[in-house]
Amino acid sequence: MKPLYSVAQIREVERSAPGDLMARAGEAAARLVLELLALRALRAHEAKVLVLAGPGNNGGDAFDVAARLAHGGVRVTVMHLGGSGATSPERDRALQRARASAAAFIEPSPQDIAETAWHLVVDGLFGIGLGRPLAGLAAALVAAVNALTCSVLALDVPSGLDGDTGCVIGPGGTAIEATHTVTFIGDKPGLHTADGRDHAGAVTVSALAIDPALYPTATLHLNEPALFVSHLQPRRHNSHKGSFGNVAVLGGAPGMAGAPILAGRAALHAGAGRVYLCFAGPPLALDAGQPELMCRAAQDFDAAGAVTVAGPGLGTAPAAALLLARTLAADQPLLADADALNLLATDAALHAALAARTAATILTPHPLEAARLLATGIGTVQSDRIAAARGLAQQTRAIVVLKGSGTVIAAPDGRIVINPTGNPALATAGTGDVLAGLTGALLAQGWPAWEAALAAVWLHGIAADELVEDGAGPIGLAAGELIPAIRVALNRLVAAQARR
Ligand SMILES: NC(=O)C1=CN([C@@H]2O[C@H](COP(=O)(O)OP(=O)(O)OC[C@H]3O[C@@H](n4cnc5c(N)ncnc54)[C@H](OP(=O)(O)O)[C@@H]3O)[C@@H](O)[C@H]2O)[C@H](O)CC1
Ligand SMILES: [K+]
Repeated sequence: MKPLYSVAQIREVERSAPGDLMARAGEAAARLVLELLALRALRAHEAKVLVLAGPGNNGGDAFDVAARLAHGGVRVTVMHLGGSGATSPERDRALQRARASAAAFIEPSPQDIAETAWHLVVDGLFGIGLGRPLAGLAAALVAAVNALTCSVLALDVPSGLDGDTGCVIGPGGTAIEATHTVTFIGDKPGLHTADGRDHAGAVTVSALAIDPALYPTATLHLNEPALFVSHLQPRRHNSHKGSFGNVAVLGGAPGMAGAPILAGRAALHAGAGRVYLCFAGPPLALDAGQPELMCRAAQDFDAAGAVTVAGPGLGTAPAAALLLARTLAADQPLLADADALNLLATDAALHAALAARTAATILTPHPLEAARLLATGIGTVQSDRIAAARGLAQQTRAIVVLKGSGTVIAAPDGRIVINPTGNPALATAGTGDVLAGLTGALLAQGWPAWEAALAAVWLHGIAADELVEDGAGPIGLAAGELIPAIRVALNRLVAAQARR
């Protein structure tokens, strides 16, 4: 399991943990610096490393790193951004160690940052104690570092980033854009959602050898196959299409046939036995590109026994609302996306019907759809994605997949999982339809709603990651290209599970 801890929880652990945590933090970070330099075939004495040290204990970590690197022969320059507040004894000791080392202390200067050929920068300006937006010299130093092209290792959290929400602390704040972050004591949700992935880079967790018994029970986790592989089902020879469930995609208002087609094709390639495209408007005769999909007029289709994926191109006309009402009342497993969510946000009767359901229900809003459902603004949703997803899950008693960088999956019981796969290639029309169809296919194959959501989001992202690695993005990836890549990723997971 990969737990995520809030800043408050980290503070609790920090307070109860014995020993010199700052020295352990410095040791872990210095080791990572040497690894990063070695990756560039740089020997210690060849490397020019800038260490930025702030006024608090994050700065104390930085002093400890500087002393260790200097003792190891690295050419270290320290810029110390002092403060007016009192410092801690461990920070004072770390400063003394740095002063006693060969590290060179110079005045903090954005110009010196810009004009020197650094091999690596260590960001120890601010950590989880940052309480207000960066401004003045601190902001200028951050801007100068962000303009560099060398590796930047953030200590604990990138300076300026909120460790809980992944937002840049504002208003009007700024934050370090690190290539790597070594985070101490425990991983933090803000490194993996909202702006977190853009600012943290590759995250390494260093527990500082703290006794696991000192940690609280985690309710937040990072998504990974271990959370859902037990539901992967290698296929028995003695099976037939009925063994793998039916998916009914409810959508396709006039002029919007593409969305249900993408959802249907995704459901088919993710293993559903039968897939029906149920059109709110006049049905297509067939999807010529995928004749396996069965096209029907929604009002004539009995979806009993099927998992419904409601929303792709559904539109918000009164006829669409009636179709959704019928689906909600049928109390069959349901995924609601796109216009189904927009109808739920504006129609109190539909919203009540949703909350009255007992069958598996998954909602897959993007931030604006979530804002509508929560009757709030998109800025509020994005300022605390975890709170928004958790609140919507509790309000609707459904599993909520709040899409975006670091998709947040929330259960009504408070469980939260943040997904680490995916990339900007997914920011294109139709990828939501693909995710909806994929998730519906797993539900149709008997997956519990929670694990179906976790697996679908993870597979959707890993498919995009592999397509980008093959050069097919992130610019210009088309949603339909995800579908075969998802199928490969799913079958690879099944094969690996079968070998265990
Ligand atoms: N304590 C331990 O044993 C360990 C701590 N770890 C590291 O410590 C940081 C958290 O340290 P903390 O001192 O709580 O906070 P920071 O270093 O993040 O910085 C807070 C100081 O910065 C000042 N501040 C806050 N906002 C601003 C700002 N916008 N501009 C300038 N200065 C700012 C603040 O002063 P106040 O006026 O707000 O009081 C503080 O002086 C943690 O992240 C770890 O890196 C070790 O990892 C583990 C052991
Ligand atoms: K930092």
